[in-house]
Amino acid sequence: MEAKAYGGALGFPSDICLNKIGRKQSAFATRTVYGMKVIDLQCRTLLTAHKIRTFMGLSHSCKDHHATTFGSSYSRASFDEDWLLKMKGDKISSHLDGRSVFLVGMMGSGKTTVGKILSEALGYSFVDSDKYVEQTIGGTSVDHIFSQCGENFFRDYESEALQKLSSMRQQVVATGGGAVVRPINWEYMKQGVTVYLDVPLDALARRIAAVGTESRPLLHFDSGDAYTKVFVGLFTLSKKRAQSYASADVTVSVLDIAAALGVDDISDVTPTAIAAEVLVQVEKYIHGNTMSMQMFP
Ligand SMILES: Nc1ncnc2c1ncn2[C@@H]1O[C@H](COP(=O)(O)OP(=O)(O)O)[C@@H](O)[C@H]1O
Ligand SMILES: O=C(O)C1=C[C@@H](OP(=O)(O)O)[C@@H](O)[C@H](O)C1
Repeated sequence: MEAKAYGGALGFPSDICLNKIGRKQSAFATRTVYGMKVIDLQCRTLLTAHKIRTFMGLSHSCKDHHATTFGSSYSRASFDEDWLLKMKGDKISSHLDGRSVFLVGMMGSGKTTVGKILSEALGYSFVDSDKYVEQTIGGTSVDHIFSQCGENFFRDYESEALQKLSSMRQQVVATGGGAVVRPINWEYMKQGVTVYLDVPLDALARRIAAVGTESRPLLHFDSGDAYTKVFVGLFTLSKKRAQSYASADVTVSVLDIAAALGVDDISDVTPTAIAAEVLVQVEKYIHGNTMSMQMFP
């Protein structure tokens, strides 16, 4: 396949590639192109690509796609990840037979970020259910809907959105974090495969505190320590929702991915690695279902 077909990182500026592979930018910010830090980064990146390949169960050798010389560019390894993901995505896509994928999980768990990557890998469209609701209500933001009309009003539109989206095929849907609380929504989402992104609250609080809570009305706060307030808000919500998230067909745990990749800090687990694990788990789920259908015809 040609490089452009993957929508990959070839030709992207190196900083974007760094973002894509999710390394901590600060650690590599002051680098010289042919210096040691570049070599260190590329070694780590190739290692990660190798681990992801093993992790995804891809036996195909993609030696030719690896950077053959260190210090040439960052984009190769990132391209490698994209390429592996696309390979796996093509395979799973044929097994999914058009069924959509619904991502559920707490606010900030990466449903939108991972969902976009996943949709590219599967050759599916990406839909954010919050955006869908906003468009239905004439472009009004979720935050505005909550403050002007209340949460129930939003939830009604959210259910309507999920009902509509469940009748469509070949879509990766990033749902809102609270979509799981209404049982009727599960009936809609179960038309496809549901995937729970399980991310520790501490990481969620750090992510949300970093970007602010403007677009997340259930976590609004006026002043004080952003991290603590977000953490407490998330903790309360997650206790109420834990059982609902457990209803998903597939759970993808970022802690498990970190352990499998041998990284200590879960902020080193990239959205691409998470998307890869989603594909692996969805494949297992489909395979399991096919096996039980064969066993109990
Ligand atoms: N694997 C990840 N590692 C680090 N940051 C992430 C990761 N996934 C998402 N983020 C960041 O977390 C924030 C929330 O992600 P988002 O995809 O919008 O979550 P959700 O759609 O579940 O609310 C964004 O700023 C995003 O860039
Ligand atoms: O958890 C929730 O109840 C909500 C999550 C938000 O979506 P994200 O999970 O995409 O942030 C959005 O639907 C709304 O603010 C309510």
